[in-house]
Amino acid sequence: MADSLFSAAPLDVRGSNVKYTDEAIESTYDYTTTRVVMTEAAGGAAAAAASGPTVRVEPVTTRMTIRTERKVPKVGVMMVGWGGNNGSTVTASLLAHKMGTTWRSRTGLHKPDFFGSVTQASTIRVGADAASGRDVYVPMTSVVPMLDPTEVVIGGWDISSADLGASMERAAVLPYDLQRQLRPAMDELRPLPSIFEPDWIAANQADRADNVLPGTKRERLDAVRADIRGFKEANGLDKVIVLWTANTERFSEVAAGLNDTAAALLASIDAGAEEVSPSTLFAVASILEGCTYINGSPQNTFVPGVVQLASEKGVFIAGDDFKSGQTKLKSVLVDFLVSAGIKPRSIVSYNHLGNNDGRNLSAPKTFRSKEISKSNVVDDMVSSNRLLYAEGEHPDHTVVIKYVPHVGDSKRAMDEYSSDIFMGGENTLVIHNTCEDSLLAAPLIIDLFVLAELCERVTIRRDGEAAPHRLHPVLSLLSYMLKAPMVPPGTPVVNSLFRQREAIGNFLRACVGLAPESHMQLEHRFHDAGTVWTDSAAAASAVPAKAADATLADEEGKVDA
Ligand SMILES: NC(=O)c1ccc[n+]([C@@H]2O[C@H](COP(=O)([O-])OP(=O)(O)OC[C@H]3O[C@@H](n4cnc5c(N)ncnc54)[C@H](O)[C@@H]3O)[C@@H](O)[C@H]2O)c1
Ligand SMILES: O=P([O-])([O-])O[C@@H]1[C@@H](O)[C@H](O)[C@@H](O)[C@H](O)[C@@H]1O
Repeated sequence: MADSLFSAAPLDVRGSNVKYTDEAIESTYDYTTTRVVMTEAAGGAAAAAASGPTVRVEPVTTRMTIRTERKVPKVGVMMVGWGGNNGSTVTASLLAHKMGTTWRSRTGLHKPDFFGSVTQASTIRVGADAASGRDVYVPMTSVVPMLDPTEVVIGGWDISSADLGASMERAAVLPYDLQRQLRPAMDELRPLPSIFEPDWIAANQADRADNVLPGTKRERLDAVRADIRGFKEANGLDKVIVLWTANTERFSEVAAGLNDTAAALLASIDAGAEEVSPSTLFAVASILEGCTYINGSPQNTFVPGVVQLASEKGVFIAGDDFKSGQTKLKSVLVDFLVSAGIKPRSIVSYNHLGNNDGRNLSAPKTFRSKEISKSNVVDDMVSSNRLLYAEGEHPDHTVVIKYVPHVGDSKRAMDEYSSDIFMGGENTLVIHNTCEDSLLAAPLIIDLFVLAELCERVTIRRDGEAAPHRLHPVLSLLSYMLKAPMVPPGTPVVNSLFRQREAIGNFLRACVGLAPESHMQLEHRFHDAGTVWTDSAAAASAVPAKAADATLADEEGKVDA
């Protein structure tokens, strides 16, 4: 059968379980999952001995009403580390989109794109074409109203006073002909002074720190809160999202009475406790101002006190550490290997990079933060297959990061995966992956704030609940963009990239009352394959699919009135 069909036309879901009003899209959604009882665990040895161990599986369906506000508000994004490679690249790229800037390189004329952004450059299959049975795909942004990233007001803080034009040049990420054209506008953007405490990042970063807030921890917390309010007011914003793309910090100690509860954390801030990091201060400031906070770095900003504060205030937090290149591929490759019954025994991930992030990571304490986030990404896939791995068994997994100034932002990742295959065989995959770090991270930053903003407009009321509520403050739906996903306490961490992306796609489908994508395609697997089902009495109403040789858009033009 010919290729899939595509349309960028607005999605108009016709079903008894979805209602479109001027204010909102409201769907009645039956969420079906399964509850499992494993007799060994539930009934103990006696039960297992009597009836033999079983895995009892019960389908459970929860009816819920999902409401998505249709009006997209005016949004500001304040980045901590705005003057860095990622921050300046995101800012410049959105400016280029807004200005329609084109630029030349030796390969010709270029125009702005959103490659690498799942919200801006990927599609969702919405079903089978009624005429031809072919798959129909639409932009992810067609399903529910989403923020246009080019409409976002960008601001933020940096310990370096360099304006965004100088920062863009310093980053050396974007081509000169583009930088040249954006420079006047970028020079007008200046980061606010930030919270700097040298012990939290590499000592080699101190030479950048000429734009620093004075005062106690409480005074600097209050100053950041005032910055957020000021930014919102000055730009006439409806909401602000705060995103950390500053340097990786060392891990925070977590201790009772220090940061284990919201009250303890706030008291520690008032007491000026050294062990409260700059990133945790930013998170607390953001939460107290009712602003979603996203952590793009690997440090444990979200100490238990921050999580409790976010829950008490009903403010979203998400993190940790953008999943941009080497780790993103790992969360695909290991998923493929393990789900194919192949047993990775050794994973060695080496990379060298020459940007300031790499310089900061050359210190053992900051490298350790990154090593942790890059190492835990296979845990869920390994534990999913006890046919391959005994309890507690893991592949050898080594992460090496070296600072090599010459390569700049063009990180060179080299991986070797050695796996057991059939009958004592061994397979070895060797991968060289040149990850232009900021060109991979910048679209993820866009996805993070676009999806976080959407989630702020969604409420869910499960049957039997008196009032609707938002998703849990720990916004695990954003895991696709993150190496070490924060999840609500006591819930499973999913790193598999396929599962993470399907979760986003199916969530969007649920917002408009569509069933989750099952990939079963039973409509193409019966004797009458190739027909198009029109209703539940499929066989009786099957309509032979006609050979559609045009795109869906053309078809729409031909439909009779
Ligand atoms: N592909 C990627 O680029 C990628 C992937 C995953 C995670 N990250 C993380 O994103 C972060 C930024 O990466 P980058 O390449 O843009 O690094 P960068 O060093 O170019 O930028 C970091 C910026 O943060 C500033 N800064 C440091 N401490 C600060 C503070 N307390 N307050 C405000 N600003 C502060 C620095 O002056 C610098 O301008 C790093 O933590 C990195 O580990 C990057
Ligand atoms: O996302 P990814 O490519 O696996 O990981 C990257 C690391 O390989 C790199 O050393 C680091 O500087 C980046 O911040 C990023 O974390």
